[in-house]
Amino acid sequence: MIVIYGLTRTIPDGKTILNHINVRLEPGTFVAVVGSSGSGKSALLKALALKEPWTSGEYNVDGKDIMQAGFLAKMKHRRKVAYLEQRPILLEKKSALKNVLVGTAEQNPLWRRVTGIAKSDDHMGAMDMLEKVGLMERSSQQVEKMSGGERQRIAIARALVHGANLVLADEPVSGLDPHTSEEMMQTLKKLCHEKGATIVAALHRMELAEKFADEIWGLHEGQIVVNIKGRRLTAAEKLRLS
Ligand SMILES: Nc1ncnc2c1ncn2[C@@H]1O[C@H](COP(=O)(O)OP(=O)(O)OP(=O)(O)O)[C@@H](O)[C@H]1O
Repeated sequence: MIVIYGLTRTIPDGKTILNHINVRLEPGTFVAVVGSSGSGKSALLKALALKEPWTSGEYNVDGKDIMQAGFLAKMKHRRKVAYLEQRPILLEKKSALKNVLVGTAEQNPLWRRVTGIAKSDDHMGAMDMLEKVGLMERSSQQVEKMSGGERQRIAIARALVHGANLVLADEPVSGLDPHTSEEMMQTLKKLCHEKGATIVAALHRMELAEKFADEIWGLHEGQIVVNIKGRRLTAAEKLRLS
């Protein structure tokens, strides 16, 4: 369980782009972050991924504030967190499977690499994840021939195979047609509920958040002004967030 308290980020020109954010991230939850352009969605995701500095705040992981912890504890947490850009960087000439597997061998102990046991385990794990994201049949396809949505799903599968249990996805449906967007949202929801991953996705389209997410955080000028679970947004809330 991750509990964030008082997350604030002030940039050098003095503007506060994240203002006293308090949120709780339960395992297996799919959270949608909505808000108008410039409200701070990407800034929040990057702060949660520890990719950008915090001015103040507590970041509690299972009861320990990792902002106060040493470098190693931060590194350990970072390994379990994946931040996915809108256009993930993939190895264009390689297959979907190779892209999911990239770097996994180095994570295994030497004896497993030498005996080849790790290789077959990794292979099965990667295929299992490609099935979860609906790409098993396309595992041998070169990624340069794949669509934006498929590329996003490969990046998500790769993050989860590498042990991420918190995935921060910045606009995972940007540039996708309505049907593919719904498929992507369905995939994210399934990964949370079946694999126990926690996914936080920044979304422009509020109706997708309402249809698929377990929780919706609404941002306005760097503050969480809406935090709801198990219900749709009211007309007044939508107005405030648009
Ligand atoms: N590293 C930075 N340095 C300076 N200003 C920043 C930085 N990151 C974000 N900002 C500013 O913080 C505000 C929030 O930006 P952010 O990109 O998080 O918004 P957003 O809600 O993701 O917008 P969009 O939906 O358009 O992607 C904006 O005013 C932006 O200009």
